[in-house]
Amino acid sequence: MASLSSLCSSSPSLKPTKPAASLPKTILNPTSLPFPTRSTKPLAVAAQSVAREIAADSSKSVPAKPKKGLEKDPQALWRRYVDWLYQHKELGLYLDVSRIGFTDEFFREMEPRFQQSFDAMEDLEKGAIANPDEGRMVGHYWLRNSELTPTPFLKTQIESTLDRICSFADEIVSGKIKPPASEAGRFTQIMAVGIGGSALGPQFVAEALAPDNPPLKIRFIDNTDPAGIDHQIAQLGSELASTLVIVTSKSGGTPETRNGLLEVQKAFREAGLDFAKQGVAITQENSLLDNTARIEGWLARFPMFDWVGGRTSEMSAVGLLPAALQGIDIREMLTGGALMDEATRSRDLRNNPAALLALCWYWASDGVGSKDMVVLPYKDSLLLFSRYLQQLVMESIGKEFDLDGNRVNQGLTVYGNKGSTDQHAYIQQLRDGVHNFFVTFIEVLRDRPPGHDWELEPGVTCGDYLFGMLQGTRSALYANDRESVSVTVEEVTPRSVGALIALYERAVGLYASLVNINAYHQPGVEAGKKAAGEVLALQKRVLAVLNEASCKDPVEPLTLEEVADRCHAPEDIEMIYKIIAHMAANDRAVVAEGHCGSPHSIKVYLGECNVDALY
Ligand SMILES: O=P(O)(O)OC[C@H]1O[C@](O)(CO)[C@@H](O)[C@@H]1O
Repeated sequence: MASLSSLCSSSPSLKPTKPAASLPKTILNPTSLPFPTRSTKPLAVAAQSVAREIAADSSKSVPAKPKKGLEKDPQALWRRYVDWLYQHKELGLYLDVSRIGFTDEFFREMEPRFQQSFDAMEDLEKGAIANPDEGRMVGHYWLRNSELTPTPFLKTQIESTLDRICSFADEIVSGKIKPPASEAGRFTQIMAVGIGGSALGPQFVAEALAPDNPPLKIRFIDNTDPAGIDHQIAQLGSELASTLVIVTSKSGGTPETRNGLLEVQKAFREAGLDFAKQGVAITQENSLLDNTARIEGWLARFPMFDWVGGRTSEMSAVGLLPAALQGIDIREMLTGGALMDEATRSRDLRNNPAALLALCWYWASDGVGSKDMVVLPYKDSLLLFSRYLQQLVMESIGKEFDLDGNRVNQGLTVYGNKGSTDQHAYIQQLRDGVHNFFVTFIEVLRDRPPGHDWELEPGVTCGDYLFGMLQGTRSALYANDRESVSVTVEEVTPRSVGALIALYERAVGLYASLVNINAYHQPGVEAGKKAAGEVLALQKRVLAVLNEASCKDPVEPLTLEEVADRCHAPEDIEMIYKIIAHMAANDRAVVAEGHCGSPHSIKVYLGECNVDALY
């Protein structure tokens, strides 16, 4: 394979053997993706002070945060713990906010603002257009309780989709629906292709809940990294023949997902397998993916609803189908979500765990994201919870404008991995270093299934160590004025996982409403997608220019400046250099002569002329 250094060789002997005629014809349709424009007010002051200015408006005032240290007296702290402890008995879930230092005065001042957020949430659940930029309803709560839908049609859609998911999963697991060309006689593997909200929920749930030997094992293609895709496909080996491929994309046009699908289809072709008989699409009706699956006659298609966002889609077909295929009790997940939804509809702030979380986020990050949220689950199976929350929180809260069009640059940074592992990585900095975060501990009371525990030293189990590490870290951080929230569940079960997802979905919604932003769109991501499309469009122009010069007799090697001029893109010369370097590193028929350290000296041409492409 040619490397970047070979790009800069002065020897023409590096001429690639690949004929120019085989140059890629299309890479990605660079059509502009929708990027809603907004009316903006002049950027007169820095974002945070603007947020505070808005807050100075009496209806949205941000209570001043008193500059006093955290409570350290053990008796007073114990009283605070007991006073504020939230418990959901049926779910076996607890929320401890005592290690966040908000004052009674702050709580009183925030209370009326929460009442406004509860109003907005009630409207949302009744079917208001809660995503104004996209003109959409926001209905992920209905997935757990179809009685709440604003129309009987939506109720039927939810219920019939759930029934179809259950029966399809049963038929696959039982072998009633068989892969056409596998000796196994039934599907054994799932290859899930999707990205963002079309991958993170299923990944989190698989890691949290899949049994050790699930009926179908799941793996993911969640990127357009060719080596990563090759690795996933290679690991399937001959089991490709018994792999159910689930392609998930709400929009049905996400380039990374499309590429993953094309790569998997190629692997099927090469193995002599009929992809359509093993392919399942989860997408909006009439999307590009839906139409492809319908025309090609894929095994099954499941709907994604317009009113469910990608990052809140875990309890739609997106999450439920793969979960059911892995033998996870999806109705229990839905019950957990529904019970939590009920609890988080309470207008009593002290008894609403999502509101308490939003209150803590507001206090800890001054309502402007001034501190990051470090999520530390002390349970390996919850490893991906922080990654899941990263999208849920950051894609929802990280917004440039508020709902009134003011530039606010809101956000709440989320990162984390798991305890106690992270204690041997970055907790040193959390305890002693820059004070720019608060922690969310996730605690699981049950260490192991009953009957499996043993004492590895007198009176102490392995799980006791994990418990000790969590409690020790929480105390050590607090002693150094580092605040934390603790969420405790008794066990990691479909019910508790459903409840955790619902808890955070609601906390995000309430928090977004408090800071007056639209939690349900993602205009910033669209900007990146559009820019990527433009790079690939430029690459096609570069190839066309190089091809024309390479078809001359004699071949006309071009400087980067000449390529840029002929592409009518002199301002993009750096990008053109990167495009050429990338193609040269990938045996793409590009010959570049010159010196690596001085791009101006480089002359470029193609190894062979593609006459067809000239006309
Ligand atoms: O499901 P889709 O439409 O392929 O989108 C995948 C992800 O891409 C995003 O739109 C961001 O680009 C996420 O919000 C979404 O979850």
